[in-house]
Amino acid sequence: TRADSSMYPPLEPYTTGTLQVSDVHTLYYEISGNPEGTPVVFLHGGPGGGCDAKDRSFFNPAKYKIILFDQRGAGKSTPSASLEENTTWDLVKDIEKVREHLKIEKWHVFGGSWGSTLSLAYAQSHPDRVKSLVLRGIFTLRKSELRFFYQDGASHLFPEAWEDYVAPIPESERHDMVLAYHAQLNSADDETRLRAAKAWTRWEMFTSKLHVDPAHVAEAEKDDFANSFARIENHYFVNDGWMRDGQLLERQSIDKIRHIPCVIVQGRYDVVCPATTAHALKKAFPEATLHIVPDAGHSSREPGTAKLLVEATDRFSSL
Ligand SMILES: CNCC(=O)c1nnc(C(C)(C)C)o1
Repeated sequence: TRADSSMYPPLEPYTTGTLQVSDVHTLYYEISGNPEGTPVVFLHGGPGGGCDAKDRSFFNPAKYKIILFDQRGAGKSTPSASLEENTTWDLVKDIEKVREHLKIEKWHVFGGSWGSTLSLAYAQSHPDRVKSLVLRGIFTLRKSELRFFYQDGASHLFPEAWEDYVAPIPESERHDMVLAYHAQLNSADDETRLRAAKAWTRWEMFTSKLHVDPAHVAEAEKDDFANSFARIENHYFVNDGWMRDGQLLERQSIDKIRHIPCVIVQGRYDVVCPATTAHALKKAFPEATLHIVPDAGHSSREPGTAKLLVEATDRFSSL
């Protein structure tokens, strides 16, 4: 089966807009589906990944008012790839600004990968504003998670792609890949920055699906996408997301959201955000429903993953 077979048909927004959220940043947002429907906000991954038109199709357009927005520096939000005033907690505040701007009292929250990180950070900060949580490919930005994907873990499963990922980095700096990439992604030299951005992004795109998807990998060749995705991801990682290690999984954090209906969908063979973090989230948050998809990697578009995500949003649409 294809992911598309369980997702809703392609959909165009009925309105789009921009919202200035700081002296520096203006966010792009769009709304699709039913203007009178139950509102849901989609939080994209990366960070820095931006929204994709297909992301609208996880929701029944007859039931949901579907809100997508590009986080600071991502997608159509401006200035592109800007790291200024760009932190987890700025984004949590932005979600509230978008909610207030759209005159929404309470909404469903849907996020995968970094979008699951941000969904947890937002729900723990504003639990009274969250109707439900649908989370995929759980990422909480712990040092162990970053180490596995960017230093020593996924490298053992994708040795050929790993060679391309380390290629731009001098041998003497390869003991700390995230830091070494930070130097190149913030180089004064455009060529150095772009070469590093594409190598960083290729690594993630090549490893995101159980079966390597050339179209997905080709995304890394788009200069603007690679630049935003790599620079913003790396910026968040060198700063540990401005969180204590494991903060989103702490008892005091999880207790704020245990009353919220929550479905977690995790690929068994997700090498970007391995299942160990989804398992830790389920142990801390036993009321949540956890699905481990036996034949899926990281991507939301893996057939088994897309099917369970749509089943979850269908179920929550009546809340
Ligand atoms: C550690 N970052 C994983 C993540 O959030 C992510 N992986 N792919 C994406 C996009 C689908 C947005 C490209 O986001």
